[in-house]
Amino acid sequence: MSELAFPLAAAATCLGLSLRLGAQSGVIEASHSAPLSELAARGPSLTRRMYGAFPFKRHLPGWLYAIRPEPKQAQPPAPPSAAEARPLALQRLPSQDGYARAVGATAAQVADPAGPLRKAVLARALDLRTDRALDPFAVADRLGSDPHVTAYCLPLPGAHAEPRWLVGATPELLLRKTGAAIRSHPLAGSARRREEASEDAQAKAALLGSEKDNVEHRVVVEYIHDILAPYCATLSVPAAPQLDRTASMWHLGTCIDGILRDADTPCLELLAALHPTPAVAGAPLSEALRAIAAAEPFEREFYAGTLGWVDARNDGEWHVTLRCAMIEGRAARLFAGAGIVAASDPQAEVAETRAKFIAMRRALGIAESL
Ligand SMILES: C=C(O[C@H]1C=CC=C(C(=O)O)[C@@H]1O)C(=O)O
Repeated sequence: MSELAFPLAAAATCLGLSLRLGAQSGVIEASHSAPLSELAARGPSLTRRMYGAFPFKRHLPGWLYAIRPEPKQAQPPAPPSAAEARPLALQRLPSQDGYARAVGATAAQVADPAGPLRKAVLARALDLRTDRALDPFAVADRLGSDPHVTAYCLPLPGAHAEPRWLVGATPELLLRKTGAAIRSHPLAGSARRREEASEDAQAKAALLGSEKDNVEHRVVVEYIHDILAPYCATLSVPAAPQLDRTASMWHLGTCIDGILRDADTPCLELLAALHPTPAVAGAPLSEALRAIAAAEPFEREFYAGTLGWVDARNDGEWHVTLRCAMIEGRAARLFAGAGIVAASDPQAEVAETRAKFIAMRRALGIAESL
């Protein structure tokens, strides 16, 4: 893939639009669309840095964009104002009861010693309608005021003339590659943060000691270790997880560092091998994908995919596409999921997913009551 062509007419809908990923932002000058697995197999040689996103389903095409960097205005994010879109209605997919039933059925499947499933991550969605068009960059700005996340906002060609926007703030690093050095920092196992300091410390300690959350976490760490080990001369995996935070959540996290045998291993090959990990899918992968398809009455699309950049030196940084919404005009679809193991309690998983919506609800100005 040299200087990039536009394989689909729809790609033109994103040219000239801005994108943002953490501190980097720019105007899209060129784009390329392909499934991650195809790009990995082709071993693309890039002439410049490309930013992009790939969907949860790895056979579906994602997007890579070349941008002309533009400085981000250093303005503090403003709360939603009267001039901005106001939430009108919210629909849950499935209902909270429906989600709880799916969690119960999946936990029973994992608990069955005769079955292969060890973990599945089940998500639910919120469909929001607003009184006027949403401003995706204002939403990303608000999300980015949390220093523990990488906020993002990028356009995706839609079926219509207008693009859709993938907006969110992820706390999870899937893969960073700098020369021969690689890092993955998976998260799995969660607790809602509390306003009051002693309650927050209690929530954190309970998470660290929770057998159910540690089981959920270990599945992810083992998976990533097993995928990366054949590529690595050294790979270090701490024996126990640490606690990572966002403004609204505690997570169990493990920082996995490796040195590649061959520094020229394509960044996208490693990414394609890793994605999707059991932080968003489950284990074994094919059984988890079946459980997800049976439980979720919507398409994940880019939620639980991966987004980031890769450059001409074959370095890159890719995040798990979490805590996000797809925004299109006056509509937004928000996503949140939770890892289900044998000990998962359906109502606790409803509450955990509710907590994972908090950041996006605040950024969109959606009241808890809606
Ligand atoms: C699937 C999500 O979170 C993942 C990342 C951190 C903790 C998770 C958990 O505790 O279940 C999930 O694996 C989500 O936010 O939608």
